[in-house]
Amino acid sequence: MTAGLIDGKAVAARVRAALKDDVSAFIARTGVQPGLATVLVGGDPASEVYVANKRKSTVASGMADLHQHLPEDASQAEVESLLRRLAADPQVSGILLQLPVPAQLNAAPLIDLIPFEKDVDGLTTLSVGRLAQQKPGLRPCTPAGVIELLDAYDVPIEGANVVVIGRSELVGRPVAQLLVNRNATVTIAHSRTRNLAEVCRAADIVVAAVGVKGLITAEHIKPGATVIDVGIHRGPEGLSGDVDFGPAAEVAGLITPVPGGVGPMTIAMLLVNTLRAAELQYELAGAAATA
Ligand SMILES: Nc1nc(=O)c2c([nH]1)NC[C@@H]1CN(c3ccc(C(=O)N[C@@H](CCC(=O)O)C(=O)O)cc3)C=[N+]21
Repeated sequence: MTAGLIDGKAVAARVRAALKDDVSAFIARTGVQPGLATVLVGGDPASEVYVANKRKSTVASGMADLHQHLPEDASQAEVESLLRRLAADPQVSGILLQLPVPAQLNAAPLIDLIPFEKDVDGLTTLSVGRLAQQKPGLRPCTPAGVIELLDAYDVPIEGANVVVIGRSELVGRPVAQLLVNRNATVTIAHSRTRNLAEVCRAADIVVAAVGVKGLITAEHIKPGATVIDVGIHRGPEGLSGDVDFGPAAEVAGLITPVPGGVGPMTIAMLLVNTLRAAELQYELAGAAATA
């Protein structure tokens, strides 16, 4: 391998250490402890693991774990009423509805019950619109983590040619927008893109968020380019990403591993968003009191 490794675990640890101090300072200044309500419906094993990690990290950062669990067969009305209660609860700074939800539920209207100042996933219609309009707001965690990783390794974004592979609401679209806002020239590629390898080979930065194991390999990478792998797949040989790591690392200049790349950053940025949400609510409450 010739590429340098982007160590997401190390960057996430630094972000979390700084956050812990910021949380203490916020509590000292306001008397308010930020709290995160993760909402898990049912018992999907992968979701159980993710949510357990999020809860543990929340507590380690000095914030309150306000986790809520509903049964697998919960109705739309039951989840709605829980989300309305959390939306109104001043102890709750951030609300995260763990995805995917069971098949009987319609996720989009549930997500939109989360007020934008508690939307730590940045997935509500209002948060998505505020990102599109470049208004302040909470940004989706994985895309924010990708930007943080590029900055941590001094990868220039302004003027760079970036190819994002994947157009999902959770990752592809928002990461493309964050990159455009940083003055990158961004191409969004997807399953209908012609000559994907050729398109990718024009990129200084490739962000693989397509959900196909090992799709991106050496022929997609310009020598020296930076490769960010957002994919996560569980196979017999353990975790792997959308990038065929060995061959790609022979060509790339910098590359994220899976695990230990983008994943830990997603959780770190969720915690950062939870503190930002608490700050935002504190400011909004102060503004309302003096109005
Ligand atoms: N509302 C919502 N928001 C999410 O942000 C969200 C979600 N639903 N549903 C599922 C996906 C997936 N996701 C990950 C978080 C951390 C790791 C992570 O920490 N990965 C470790 C490995 C952890 C392991 O061993 O499984 C790593 O890559 O090093 C991965 C994936 C957040 N998601």
